[in-house]
Amino acid sequence: MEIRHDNEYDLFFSTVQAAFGRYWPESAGSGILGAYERERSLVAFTPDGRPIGTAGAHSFDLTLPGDVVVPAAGITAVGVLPTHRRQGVLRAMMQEQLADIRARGEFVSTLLASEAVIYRRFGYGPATYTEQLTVERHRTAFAAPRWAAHETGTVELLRRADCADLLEEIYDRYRRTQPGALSRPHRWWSLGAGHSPTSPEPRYLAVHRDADGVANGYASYLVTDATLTVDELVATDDAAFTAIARFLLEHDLVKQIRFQHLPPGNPLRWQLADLRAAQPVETDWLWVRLLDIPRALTARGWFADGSLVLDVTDPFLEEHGRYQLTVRDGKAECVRTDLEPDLSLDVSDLASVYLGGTLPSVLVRAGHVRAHHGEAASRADALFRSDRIPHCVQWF
Ligand SMILES: CC(=O)SCCNC(=O)CCNC(=O)[C@H](O)C(C)(C)COP(=O)(O)OP(=O)(O)OC[C@H]1O[C@@H](n2cnc3c(N)ncnc32)[C@H](O)[C@@H]1OP(=O)(O)O
Repeated sequence: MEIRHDNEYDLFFSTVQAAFGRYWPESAGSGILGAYERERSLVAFTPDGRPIGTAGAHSFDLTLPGDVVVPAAGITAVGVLPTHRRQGVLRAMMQEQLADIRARGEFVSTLLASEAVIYRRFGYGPATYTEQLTVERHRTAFAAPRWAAHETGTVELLRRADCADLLEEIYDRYRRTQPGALSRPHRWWSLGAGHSPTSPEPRYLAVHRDADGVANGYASYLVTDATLTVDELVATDDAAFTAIARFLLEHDLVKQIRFQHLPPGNPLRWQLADLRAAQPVETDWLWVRLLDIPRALTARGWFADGSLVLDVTDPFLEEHGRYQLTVRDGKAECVRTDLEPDLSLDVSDLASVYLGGTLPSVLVRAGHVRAHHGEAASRADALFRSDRIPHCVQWF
């Protein structure tokens, strides 16, 4: 088998399509898939030159806790032909790809996993979660809030063709302070703004402006079979979030409103008069892989002082390191140490707690992480917490 960077777009996409057994018309080059970066695409070939596997990558910026933005790979379009599976093709591509990511100077990689059983062995761990919330239309009355600020903004419906620049600007402001959010290349907006990546119908776009006329939130949605589906609701503050949610919930001629992607911990259920009118379903979303632990841990912002010794194993890259993490005044130091560890963990578990979306103590209780004394888990919980719950709405 040979793995090489291959810029041949049609070859890459015909192989991806065959691996998934699907046909996406966008892959002809005009749709959202056209935003892929060809120079980062890997293709695996048989010795006689036939393509059998693919792994693509985007160059994103990822927001870490503390409004820190760092370069991150976004792995995508991973597939192996059904005729060549379970023979190590993905393993070989992952090895090549992680080496390439390191060589580019990126210390974190991300992906959305088609199946949760695939990527842990390669060092990825689930790091953000997302909530689908469905509300019955006849139960959308809002509770009378006691302290909420008076809403003075406006919601306007815009055509997709008229607002790509505006959405891009709102999204960019939002993602810079939202841990777990990824940048979207300009190309993505001109190709895909307001479109669902997985269905071809155009979306409607509701844009919120504050009392000064500044656009600070939007939602893209579509009504089908009496269900109003909100692909994404992006807002830079709670007033914009609430105004847009209320606008969507009050839509006529629908039986239910389904928000596909809300951040865990969002206030919407509490804003309804009937707490049970909305039933949340949570799933994992962004998976993260760390490639340089000291760099990763010193890059993010921290919100409690403290110290931990972490003994981290990385079986896939055959690496092992013991690190002392010391946080003071929001900044971390991370150095190699021989001190006794507080926690022993796999690099995929460190990735899961990295953005503050997974509690280390849950991984201890699950038996994934080993705590060496009674206080270790609660100290790690306090240390790794983020200022905001991480969330990612990007599909890639
Ligand atoms: C970021 C993304 O793009 S997500 C999309 C991933 N792609 C898909 O889901 C498309 C359909 N599936 C496929 O194309 C293939 O099954 C892949 C890419 C998931 C796996 O490719 P393969 O070449 O078969 O994987 P490979 O043989 O290298 O397997 C490596 C290990 O992962 C395991 N593994 C791989 N895929 C799976 C799976 N779907 N379920 C369970 N285990 C799996 C293998 O058993 C093997 O385990 P081992 O190391 O203990 O022996």
